[in-house]
Amino acid sequence: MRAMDVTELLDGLNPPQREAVASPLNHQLVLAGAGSGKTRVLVHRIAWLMQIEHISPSSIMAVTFTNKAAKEMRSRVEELTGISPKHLWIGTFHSLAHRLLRTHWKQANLSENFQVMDSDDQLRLIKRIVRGLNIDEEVYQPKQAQWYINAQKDEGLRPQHIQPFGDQWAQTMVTIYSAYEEACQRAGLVDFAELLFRAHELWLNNPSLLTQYQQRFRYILVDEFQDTNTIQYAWLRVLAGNAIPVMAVGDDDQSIYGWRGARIENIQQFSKDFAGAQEIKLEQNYRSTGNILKAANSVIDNNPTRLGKNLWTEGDQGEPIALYAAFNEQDEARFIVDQVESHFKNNDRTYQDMAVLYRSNAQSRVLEEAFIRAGLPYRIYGGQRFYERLEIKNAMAYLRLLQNRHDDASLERVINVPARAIGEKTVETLRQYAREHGTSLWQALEQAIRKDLLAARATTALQKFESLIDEMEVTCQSIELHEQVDHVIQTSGLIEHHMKEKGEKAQARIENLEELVNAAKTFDPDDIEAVDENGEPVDVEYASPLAAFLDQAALDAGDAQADEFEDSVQMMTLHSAKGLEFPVVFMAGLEEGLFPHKMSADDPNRLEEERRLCYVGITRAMEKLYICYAESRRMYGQENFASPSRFIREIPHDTIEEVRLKATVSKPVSQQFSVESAQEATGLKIGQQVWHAKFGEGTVLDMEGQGAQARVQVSFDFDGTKWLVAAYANLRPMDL
Ligand SMILES: Nc1ncnc2c1ncn2[C@@H]1O[C@H](COP(=O)(O)OP(=O)(O)OP(=O)(O)O)[C@@H](O)[C@H]1O
Ligand SMILES: [Mg+2]
Repeated sequence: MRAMDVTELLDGLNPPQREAVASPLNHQLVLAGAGSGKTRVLVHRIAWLMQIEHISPSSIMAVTFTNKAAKEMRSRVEELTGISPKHLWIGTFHSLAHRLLRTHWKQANLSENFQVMDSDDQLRLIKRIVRGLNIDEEVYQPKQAQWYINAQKDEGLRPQHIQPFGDQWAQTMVTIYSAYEEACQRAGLVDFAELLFRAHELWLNNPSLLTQYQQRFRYILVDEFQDTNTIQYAWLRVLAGNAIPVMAVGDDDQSIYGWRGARIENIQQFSKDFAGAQEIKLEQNYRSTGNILKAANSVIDNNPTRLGKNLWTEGDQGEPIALYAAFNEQDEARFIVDQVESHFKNNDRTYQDMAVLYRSNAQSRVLEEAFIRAGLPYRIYGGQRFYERLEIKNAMAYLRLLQNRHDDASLERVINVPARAIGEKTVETLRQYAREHGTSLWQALEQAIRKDLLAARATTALQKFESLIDEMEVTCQSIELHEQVDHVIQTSGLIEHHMKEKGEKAQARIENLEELVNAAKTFDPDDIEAVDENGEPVDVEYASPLAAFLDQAALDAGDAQADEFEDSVQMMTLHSAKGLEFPVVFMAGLEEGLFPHKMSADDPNRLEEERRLCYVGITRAMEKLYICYAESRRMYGQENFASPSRFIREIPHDTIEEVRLKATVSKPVSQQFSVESAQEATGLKIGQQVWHAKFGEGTVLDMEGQGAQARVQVSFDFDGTKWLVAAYANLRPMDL
């Protein structure tokens, strides 16, 4: 063990941080903006408790937002103290609850070998229950029941606590909830929401056990406190009681999980419930440059309901924020790839210094493809790569079947997805037939129908499936590739199937499926790089565009993601970027409708949450921030002309520098508006002298677009050549 004194522990902390770390063992609420050292305070506080207060690691509980963050925290504590924090209780609410239930399964009224179910398992079980109860699945959709059950659990409600009165829908939901609960109990199954709920009940039903833990823990710390939900807060509250001091660390401006039940109000509640809590504000930001911070502050300032704080930095202004207006999503991806390459080549950055953040998972496909094409290593953090996602695999399986009926894996995958009454027993019969006769499953299916090997109901279901696939193939012969993909996801019922699911995940799945149509639209078989055995490029003749498309997708999917330790660019959604920091950050897709998301634009509360998400994004950047938007984007299955996100307009102009590269894409015909229409929109002519408030005098070189999209290229006498959106640039003609 390394000897360590007080000064060493407090070194590298500012006065309010020190106050938080070195204060007596009271309740504390550290409420502070992004990058102000909240997590750092939490880590130092743990070290302080161990080193100075001599509290054993096994008497300290720390709650983090991800298991990865817990791992990092553990190693930081070890680094600081030289003591192995192996026995520290550290993890997410879920992992800590799980640990408790494993130890006290009996008191929690669980079976010793209880199994944790993920959300797919949970849905499957609910489906079986709904069917078993003879409830109409169309009216009372299993996905909705799942959402309902989890929401009740998050609020701490068992079926007997709910009184639906006359409401038929709610009554049925309670019936399903009840039956589901019985089934779980019988089978020893526990879902994610149940982990938290059970752990809460464990305290309530076993006072002596609770006392035991209250005596054991001397201190509890919670990071990212603003995103706790009702049951998590209740669990913490009961455990702490009047016995254990709690340090809660958070930022109301970074509450981004309201849609999943998180309650910002828990922050105010904390001061009431944990009497005498010492409130500490941290205002100095150590993460970002002046420009980045100014942008973040000014965006979040537009939220009316804030607890209000200010962030400042002693650091430099730093470089301006680069704003890139891309022609479309392809151009955006190419721009990001170019910048990543140039940072890397100039030796100023490693790949892992750089992160690409986006609002919606579906955006990753185009970015991934651009990275793969450029041969740049990347990782998708906290998510799956596009072609590995469930809904995409389903759609691809249908397409593969059209191409090759004997692809057994694909057939197995989709024969009953969406559900079409082809049960496991029927499929097993087909498997058996195929095994015995050495045929493919498809052939087995044909034989089963022809030879009447199955019950009438099963045969009818199989017949329907057979003609569905056959019909798809016929239709697809006479339409374009992207229409084929669209036809397949529609007629297979996949879109509808996922539409029935509720919530953010369903939305993401639909978006991904539509994104697959876009992938087909922009697909060019000439992009496929095939090589012969000597590594020389060869031209491949494909039987059809679909065959080429499937090949490309298989290549993309098979291209192993850079492993965890390889130097690679991090790609992730804005949500999963919480708590992290990177020297260089790209925020992609800042367009109205995408970010803020179209689902949130009309609801003031949700819009505020989107803005907090933007604040989270901006504040991930330490030194250089790029913000990109595409003037046209194929998204949600169609091409949209979007206007730049309102969040861009909320960033002060003097922190931004617009980047305009020479056009590198050949624009689709639909975008090639004549200069005439641009002239009409801007009231300017090529060659005209103009004046701009910031850049001064210049000459109009070119223009494009129409209406609000019209842009003008101006060569400024002192500031070089720039493309400006006419509607914003406010160019004044000088030769009038
Ligand atoms: N007093 C300090 N001196 C130097 N660097 C500091 C100090 N406090 C924090 N930092 C550094 O500033 C960065 C941000 O700190 P940290 O991640 O703890 O902030 P945070 O408030 O938890 O941010 P977020 O809200 O994004 O979770 C880290 O790199 C951290 O090491
Ligand atoms: Mg933090």
